[in-house]
Amino acid sequence: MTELLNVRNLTARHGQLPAVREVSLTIGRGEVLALVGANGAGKSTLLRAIAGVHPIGGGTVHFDGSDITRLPADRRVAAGIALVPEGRRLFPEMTVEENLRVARSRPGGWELEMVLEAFPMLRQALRRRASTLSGGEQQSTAIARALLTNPRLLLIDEVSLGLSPVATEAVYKSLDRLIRAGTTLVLVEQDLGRAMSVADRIVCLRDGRVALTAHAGAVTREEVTEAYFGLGKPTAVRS
Ligand SMILES: Nc1ncnc2c1ncn2[C@@H]1O[C@H](COP(=O)(O)OP(=O)(O)OP(=O)(O)O)[C@@H](O)[C@H]1O
Repeated sequence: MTELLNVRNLTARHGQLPAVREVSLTIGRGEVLALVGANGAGKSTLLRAIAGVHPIGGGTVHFDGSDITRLPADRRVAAGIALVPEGRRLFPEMTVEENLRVARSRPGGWELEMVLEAFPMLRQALRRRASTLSGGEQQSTAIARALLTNPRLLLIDEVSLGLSPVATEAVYKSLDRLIRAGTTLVLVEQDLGRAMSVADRIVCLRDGRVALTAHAGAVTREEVTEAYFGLGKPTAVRS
């Protein structure tokens, strides 16, 4: 699998607090990577630093072989990195269709009709204002909007947070379609079982550091949980 993203010794701070500490990871083209870890482990900050919306304090980020460490966020979107942030950040007074149409498109396969095929629930909701949407519809709109930028790398923070089980199921059904279409994905997912079933690889952060990286099929839920909470095991790296 050829490498799409290479993060080396990345550090990112909130004021004096180092939220991400010397994190190194790689993501291959077409790979699905789940980023897990307890509250405050640094998952959101890491995604935001990769997307260029949080300053990088040290280390490097290479995307498709180019050094993008100092590239501003808009140029990273243009290069093909899209972030679906925690909280989704839709325009509440605009309709779903308007929210989708604000995405500036890179040339590529995803246009509105294809996105609606991947997210069928949005077809009925196109004329509704975003403020009236359910959590699942909001998350689908936010992911659909990111897709319309035709990303080569899609970063989704807290996929299922605040969603009902039915809505979570629907969003993951759509994500399955994206995965089958070859989209490279990084997901932050608090539901460990879900993360392990959808991802090729799991990276667990603890206190801003990588506590475990493993192929999803080569690690047990118990091992990930131990890394998650730091239950006495040294840092594990498996691939
Ligand atoms: N805006 C902020 N100002 C100050 N500190 C922050 C801010 N956002 C996050 N932090 C701190 O940075 C660390 C990492 O937070 P981050 O949100 O990246 O973790 P997370 O793994 O995504 O957790 P969560 O699941 O709670 O979002 C935590 O200690 C958190 O308290």
